[in-house]
Amino acid sequence: MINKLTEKIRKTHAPIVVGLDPMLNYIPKHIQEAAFKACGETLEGAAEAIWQFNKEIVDATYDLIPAVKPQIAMYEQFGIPGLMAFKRTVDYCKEKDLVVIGDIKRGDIGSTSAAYAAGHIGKVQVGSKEYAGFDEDFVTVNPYLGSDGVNPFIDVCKKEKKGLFILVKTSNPSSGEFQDQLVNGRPLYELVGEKVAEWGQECMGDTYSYIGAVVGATYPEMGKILRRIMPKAYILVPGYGAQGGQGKDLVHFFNEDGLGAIVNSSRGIIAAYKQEKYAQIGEANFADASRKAVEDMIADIDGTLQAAK
Ligand SMILES: O=C(O)c1cc(=O)[nH]c(=O)n1[C@@H]1O[C@H](COP(=O)(O)O)[C@@H](O)[C@H]1O
Repeated sequence: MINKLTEKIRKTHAPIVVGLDPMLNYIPKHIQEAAFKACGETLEGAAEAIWQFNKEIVDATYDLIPAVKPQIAMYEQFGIPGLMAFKRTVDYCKEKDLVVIGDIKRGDIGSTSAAYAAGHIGKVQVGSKEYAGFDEDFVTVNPYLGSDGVNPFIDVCKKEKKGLFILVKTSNPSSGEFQDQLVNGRPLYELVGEKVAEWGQECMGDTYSYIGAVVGATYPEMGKILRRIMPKAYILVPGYGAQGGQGKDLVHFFNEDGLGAIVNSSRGIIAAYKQEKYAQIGEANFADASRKAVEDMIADIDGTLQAAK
């Protein structure tokens, strides 16, 4: 799957991910009203609204982008109907030949991680049969429990040719509270980065490992150091747009081959119609605003990479 991701990034010239984080208050009124008319103001109605919203955004952007990242929390909050909308979104994006990064941020003791891995990127055995539950291409993993919490995910990746993005330095304001703590004089995120590089060595695709890392756009200096520590890891870079990250912050997340990083924007794309910049496109044409925001994001990142050459 890392080869497919790399190839699609090369083809689209767009090292970006559209984050499908559909909060109800981002969903235009006309979609909510139609969903509530069909299913009532219920969890089913909310799930129908997020599915219709996602579908229009995917239809408007899939030809420009290599990948999407549905964030499972935004679906889980609507219970079982929400999870069904998550699965429907995953399947639809795969039909559109997009690489799907399930943002699930899991990680537990070994046996529990094995179940998470089976459910999201692997297969589960039921009697004589095997089933893929959610079937994403990549998932995000929290490494806080150590190797035995991560290895079950790696084992499934090896078997299924799928991939991981492991949290190394997250984009949020409090990420330094634990991640920047010095251990033998070195910040914890560097040690986790070294571990990601080590895990990734035995999981190489053609040029990059299928064990990647998450490093926030909001910490560009740390991104520069981590890029050197994990030269073969793809870095998923959230924090662009709504959290303040800009193209100019991103150059050091990339390798000299122009690859090695994929930048996520969720609210900045899916709720673009709410921004002043795209307001004239109008709420009814929200998906056109998302397409324009994707084009602008690609131009911003490409401009930065060209200027750095
Ligand atoms: O793993 C992630 O994707 C992630 C890691 C991180 O450090 N920061 C971060 O914002 N994210 C996710 O990236 C998305 C960011 O959303 P926006 O801020 O709306 O672009 C959300 O789905 C977050 O859960």
